[in-house]
Amino acid sequence: MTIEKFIKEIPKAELHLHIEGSFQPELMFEIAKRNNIKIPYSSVEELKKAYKFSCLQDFLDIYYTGAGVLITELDFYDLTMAYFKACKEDHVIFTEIMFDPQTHTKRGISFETVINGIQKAREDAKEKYGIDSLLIMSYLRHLSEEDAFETLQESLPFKHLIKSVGLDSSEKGNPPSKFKNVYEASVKEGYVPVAHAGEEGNADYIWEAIDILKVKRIDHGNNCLQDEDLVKEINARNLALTVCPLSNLELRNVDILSNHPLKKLMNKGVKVTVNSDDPAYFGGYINENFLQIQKALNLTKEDIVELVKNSFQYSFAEDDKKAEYLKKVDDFVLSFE
Ligand SMILES: Nc1ncnc2[nH]cnc12
Ligand SMILES: [Zn+2]
Repeated sequence: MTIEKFIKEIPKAELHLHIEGSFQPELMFEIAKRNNIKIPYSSVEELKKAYKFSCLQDFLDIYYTGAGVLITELDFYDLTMAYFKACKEDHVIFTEIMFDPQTHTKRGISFETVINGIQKAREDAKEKYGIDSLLIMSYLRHLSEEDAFETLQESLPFKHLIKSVGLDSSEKGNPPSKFKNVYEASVKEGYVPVAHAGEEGNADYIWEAIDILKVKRIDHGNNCLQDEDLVKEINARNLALTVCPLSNLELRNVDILSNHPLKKLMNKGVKVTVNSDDPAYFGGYINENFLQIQKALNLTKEDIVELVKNSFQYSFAEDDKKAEYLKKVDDFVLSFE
């Protein structure tokens, strides 16, 4: 069997996915229409043409505009169900979904509307597709820590539905240390801390994420390669990176995929996972990320199995579920020997 077929069909987990970044232009137009909202593009094609980014901020500007058409619980449900459908096609059996409450609460949409729509889709996806999931509530780092505290407060009635807190949006100029207190409070509430760090920001931001926010996993983290001691520390603390190859390419953090640091990180013993980040904007879901990075770096079948197993191993699923998922991977691999 070809490596492409192997990649497509192996059971997978996704650990770095922004639900707002899975918003496909076609669905965006449909939802805008039913909500009577005008988007500043005349057609799906024109919108897609705007998806050319020179940096993270370029992308974020369009991403927040797109999310602006999401108003009702049904909108969040449809958005999330569309992602689960793509998961089914890509053989994703477990996913950790990030959502940005402030992207919506700042526009007057209630926290409850957002989470109820997403939660209903999680339940239906489990029933319809057998896909397990959990939620990571991400604070927007371009806003203040006080703002993040408000979001933490709003989340508390829904605490049982949320596993983890994250940190995303504009990295440069918004270091992890800005959110020290709200992370401490979030951990006290039982949330597991993760954060985007070292995507555009340098190694210092990753040091802050691990030392000050005490993250249990690092989102992106590519720039740890700037600092040998940091790489050693990441390995010593057994922290995995959620790497997003097509995102790094589209946001110009690498010039071409053959220069992507994924294999270098693996060779240094770093626990790497492959993810799609914002698949509607960066040209593909998780399988497309695996397919393109495999080709660009000439990854072997063994590399693919290691990456896939890392995603389950370093997920926040319960231990018995992890064992069950890993067995599915082993069974799949054996069936193709
Ligand atoms: N790649 C990314 N980096 C930071 N914030 C984001 N929000 C959505 N995608 C993001
Ligand atoms: Zn991200």
